Amino acid sequence: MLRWLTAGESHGPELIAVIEGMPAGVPITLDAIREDLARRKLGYGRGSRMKFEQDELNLSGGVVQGVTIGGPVAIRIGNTEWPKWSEVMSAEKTELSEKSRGRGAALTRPRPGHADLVGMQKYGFDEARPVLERASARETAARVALGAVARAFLSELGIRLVSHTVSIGDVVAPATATLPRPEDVAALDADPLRCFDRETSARMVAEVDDTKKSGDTIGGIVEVLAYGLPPGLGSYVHWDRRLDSRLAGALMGIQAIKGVEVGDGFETTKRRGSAAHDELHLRDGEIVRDTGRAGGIEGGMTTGQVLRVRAGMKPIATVPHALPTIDVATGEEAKAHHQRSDVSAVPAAGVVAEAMVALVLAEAVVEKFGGDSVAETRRNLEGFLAAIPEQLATARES
Ligand SMILES: Cc1cc2nc3c(=O)[nH]c(=O)nc-3n(C[C@H](O)[C@H](O)[C@H](O)COP(=O)(O)O)c2cc1C
Ligand SMILES: C=C(O[C@@H]1CC(C(=O)O)=C[C@@H](OP(=O)(O)O)[C@H]1O)C(=O)O
Repeated sequence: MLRWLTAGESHGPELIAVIEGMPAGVPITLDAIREDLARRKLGYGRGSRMKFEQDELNLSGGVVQGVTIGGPVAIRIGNTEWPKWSEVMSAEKTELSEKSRGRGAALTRPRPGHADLVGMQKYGFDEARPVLERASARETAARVALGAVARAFLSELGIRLVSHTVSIGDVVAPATATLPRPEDVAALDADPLRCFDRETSARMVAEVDDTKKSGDTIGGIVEVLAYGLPPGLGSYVHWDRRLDSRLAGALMGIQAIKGVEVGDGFETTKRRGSAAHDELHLRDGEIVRDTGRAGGIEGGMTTGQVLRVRAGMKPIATVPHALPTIDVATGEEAKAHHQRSDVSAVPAAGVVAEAMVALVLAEAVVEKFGGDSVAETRRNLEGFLAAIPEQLATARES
């Protein structure tokens, strides 16, 4: 069993992440986690906070001499903005000094589309600060750090992940036969929108610029691919064991994600059955599928093909051209509070989605193959593949 938790607020001292159940012997470096944290900050359209805030990373448990030792892996990400917030966000009751009064002012004009109003109703707050502190996607830094650990484990088993931006608003990358591969990650990270198609990326930049100019925000779609999966992760026997349902839950659990697709998803519903599925053929004595319409999942289980899932992000709720709301202190109509925000965080959401997929896949691998050390997991995986009868064997697409 693999389980994980995050704690911490957007302007608190730090984020804390713990993952338990990771086998021993997985190579982990601070640099590898830092690299993923840096990738999450990328993307044209991110706000000013991404420039001045650093992710201060520490590993405080579960990793010794560069490898996991089987205990919970504990990660701390310090918020370098903390000194400015130490009075407002103090765990102890603290009188605000003159310099903190502005920062600590009550946020009584909830933003439509964010968690502000319902959070106040639910938890009994009279302003939105305690709500937005935890609802903020700052928390996704902790998820990405956990995802880096999961990815290191998967990579020991030959499983590699890629994410990329498919659309920004109605600027959509053309459907191509060639999907980005793990070798393309550096090029994707170097692209302002993490888009695989150069010409589309330029149009996406223009779309973000135009959105910003009009005081607005914009969403889009990201895709995550996983290469090197064995068949049989997940299950068809119960709804909550299906890998597609677990991936959908994990992706929908990312702040601002409003839709998830597996493979061709909604497009498939427009096709006749004869053109909707991945036919099975025999080539060189092996069963092959020439298409990947199902996104590498049949019956809630991996097929051994490339896994392909998409997540759709709504536009950022903190719209600079602030939306109408109610000031809950006065009971009068007002404009929602706004200080700064991302215009678009779609490329970052791709990196977060990749982390969530890595965590779900790592959990499914541990569930199927077990192992207290990664060597044991690998032996079990290889043993499983070797035991598949010849007449049922398929290729593992890596
Ligand atoms: C990487 C990332 C960055 C985000 N940045 C912002 C932001 O700057 N401002 C904002 O209002 N929402 C931002 N969001 C979205 C909010 O966290 C989200 O709108 C909020 O949680 C409410 O959406 P929900 O109803 O899906 O939870 C971001 C989301 C992600 C994944
Ligand atoms: C801090 C991060 O994202 C934040 C997510 C976020 C939100 O409302 O979700 C709002 C913004 O924070 P602030 O209101 O302080 O500018 C983003 O910068 C981050 O991704 O590290």
